[in-house]
Amino acid sequence: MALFDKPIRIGTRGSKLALWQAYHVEEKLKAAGLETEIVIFTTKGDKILDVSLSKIGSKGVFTEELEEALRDGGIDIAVHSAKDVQSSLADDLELLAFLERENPSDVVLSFDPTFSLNRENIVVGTSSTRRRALLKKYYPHVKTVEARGNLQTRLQKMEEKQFDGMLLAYAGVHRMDYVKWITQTLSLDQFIPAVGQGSVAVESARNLDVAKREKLKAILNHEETAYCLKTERAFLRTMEGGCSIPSFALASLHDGKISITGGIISLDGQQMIKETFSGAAAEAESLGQKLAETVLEKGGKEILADIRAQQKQL
Ligand SMILES: NCc1[nH]cc(CCC(=O)O)c1CC(=O)O
Repeated sequence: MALFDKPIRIGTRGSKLALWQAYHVEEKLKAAGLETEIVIFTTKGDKILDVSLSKIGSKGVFTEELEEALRDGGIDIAVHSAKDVQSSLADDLELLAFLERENPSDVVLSFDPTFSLNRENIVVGTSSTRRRALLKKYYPHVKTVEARGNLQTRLQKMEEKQFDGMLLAYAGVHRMDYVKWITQTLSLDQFIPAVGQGSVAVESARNLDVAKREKLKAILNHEETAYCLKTERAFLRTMEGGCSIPSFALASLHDGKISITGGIISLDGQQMIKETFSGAAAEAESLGQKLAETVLEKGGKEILADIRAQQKQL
């Protein structure tokens, strides 16, 4: 007899990356003996492809429709790239589980296997303000252009020679099976990732049946990753960032101790505030918060205000 009376309904966006993540979750649930069903949603963020994310205002554009379905019980869980989940959820929703994080690095992709950021006269596509600012700091000779759209669209743009290479998260590249086009892996000391990069988050409504909640969490949650993500997300929440702000943070957990390095960089790459804190895993949230408060105090506040002023003019 099945454990629950109906299959677990997994909500996801329809992009290839989102579907990979949803199938990944589905496989884990099936392996544990659960029945599943995938429900595909088209979100506002999927429909508006021609406007830069920093212009639409990124808040919830990829999650709204899924969250409505969580609330009304149309789906049991929603699967997201952890990086794309807003730092604050509504009170009636929660992140039930974080899947084990894979390599959180940024990588360079190109159809020219000899391509490198050290080359002169190159154009690199990216849609992330963090990556663009870090490129300006560490590879100032590189010209950057906006490259929005899903990963397939961006590859198409590179095929059309709109740029010679592009910067992406290893995780997405791996999930899409594009590892063969990686020409360079950027150092985690310089290119500190966006909060959550490399992990998959599972969201649910707080009114989800308790037995279901506990079972799903037991199957899906990777505890070490969850502690790290909790720390990083507390940092992001305190920074009041959102994904159009070039903030970054990466936490790790060793022997019950969390270490987190994070900060913010100005859009032109000229100023960067970066700090590291360590503490007990039990204090994950306060550690992330302390990191953000310190970064803000040490000049992050001014950088943020500058960025907000510049983005308003766009
Ligand atoms: N913002 C888009 C997005 N959201 C999640 C990933 C990849 C997977 C991940 O970072 O965990 C990507 C693409 C990218 O940043 O290259």
